[in-house]
Amino acid sequence: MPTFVLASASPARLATLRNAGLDPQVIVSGVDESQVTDVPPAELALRLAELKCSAVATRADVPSDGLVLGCDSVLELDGAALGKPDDADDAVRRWKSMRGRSGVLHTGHCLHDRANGHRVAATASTTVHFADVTDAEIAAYVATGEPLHVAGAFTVDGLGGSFVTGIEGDHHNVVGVSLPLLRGMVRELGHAWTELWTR
Ligand SMILES: Nc1nc2c(ncn2[C@@H]2O[C@H](COP(=O)(O)OP(=O)(O)OP(=O)(O)O)[C@@H](O)[C@H]2O)c(=O)[nH]1
Repeated sequence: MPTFVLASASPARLATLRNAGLDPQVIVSGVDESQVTDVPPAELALRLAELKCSAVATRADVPSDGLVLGCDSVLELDGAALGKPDDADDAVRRWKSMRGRSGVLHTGHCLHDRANGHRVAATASTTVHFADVTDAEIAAYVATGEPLHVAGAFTVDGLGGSFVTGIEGDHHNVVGVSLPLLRGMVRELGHAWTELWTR
């Protein structure tokens, strides 16, 4: 069974992968995400996922049998790629702009097989519909701090879940990693998905 390495600091990605039966080793990439500019949102997510994956996959401390996963999530709204809000004021502005509307959460995925250098990369996209929340709800939500730490300033599985009226596409992709897409990528690299299960 290959060692699964998550090249991400995201607690949500780690929890999602653990709940799905994997036991990832976490090695944070530390990639400066500002280095990629002027590309469409879905391409930005993919490019950043590839940079994060590469930054970890080439490290000497990665097991020789490691399957290394890099990810990046952005919310596309009005053609712009929205990552984490700059600050509380930015989060309030974002919510006043996106309430009652829809956006697309793109998560780029890049999986590198250390054993042979093969890699696959793909983006999954999930349409997210937002409730027409009130100013008071926005203020209360931002005051919790949750929206400041996540792409798009919302979560679908946390406090923000009550402000998401529906999605089209993969749920976990919104959280930060698409499990069906990852299964396909693992298989494309010649491994059985269930061989990664640790229980
Ligand atoms: N729990 C939860 N987290 C979300 C949701 N949407 C986005 N996120 C998180 O928002 C963060 C998006 O920022 P990224 O740059 O992709 O990842 P990061 O957390 O900075 O970690 P790195 O991969 O090390 O860059 C990730 O941690 C996602 O898991 C959601 O609906 N639920």
